[in-house]
Amino acid sequence: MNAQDLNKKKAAEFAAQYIEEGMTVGLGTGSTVAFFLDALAEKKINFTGVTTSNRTAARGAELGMKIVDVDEVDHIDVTVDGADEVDTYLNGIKGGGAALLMEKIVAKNSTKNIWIVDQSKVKPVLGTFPLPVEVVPYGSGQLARKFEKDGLNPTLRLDQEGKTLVTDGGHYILDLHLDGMDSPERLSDYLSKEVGVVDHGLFLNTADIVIVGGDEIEVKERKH
Ligand SMILES: O=C[C@H](O)[C@H](O)[C@H](O)COP(=O)(O)O
Repeated sequence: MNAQDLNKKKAAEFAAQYIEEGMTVGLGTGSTVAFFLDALAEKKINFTGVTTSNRTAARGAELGMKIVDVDEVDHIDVTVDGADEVDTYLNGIKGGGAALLMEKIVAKNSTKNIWIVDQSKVKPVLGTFPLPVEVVPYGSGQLARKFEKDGLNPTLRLDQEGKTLVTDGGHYILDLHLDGMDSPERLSDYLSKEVGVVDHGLFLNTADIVIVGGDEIEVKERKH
């Protein structure tokens, strides 16, 4: 296992201690969450899982977890998810694995959100990682041209076979190559107002706790 994966695994295993018997748990998506699912399965406790992608739902079922639909629960105690970038305010970019929409819905409905990342993802400013924007297929070419005109350098995300990637929700993803951003709030507002944008990968004021895996584990908490 390379050093980055080892750090992802450390953060994921540390996060398992936040999950207690009987909780309803939001299960994120990605390679870091994959380690978390394994660690959670090893705890052998009863909990109800709400998933954020078909991938996580399939893996959860494989591990024998009780998985229910987000609309079947009246609350989610805690969600554990990965992130592609996290800044000093604990804002982040998510959606590198194309799961941002369901992740945001589950996050918004969670009492507590914990992110697990390796240390390479902690950045002073967001935007080195391309910002995913989930868009309705109809008119997505027009939207891409508008983003281009506005200097946001969009590229249409392709799958491993080189075909247009389709998300679990049936949408496309435009990745914005920004090289940093002055104001994540302003960009978030701009994107949210564009017709055809379903949602975007800026997760602002969402994470309560970020667990950073490195030589040591660092636990960062949002000051409310
Ligand atoms: O869409 C995917 C999610 O937002 C992931 O949590 C994020 O991309 C981090 O993934 P990984 O843990 O594989 O680096």
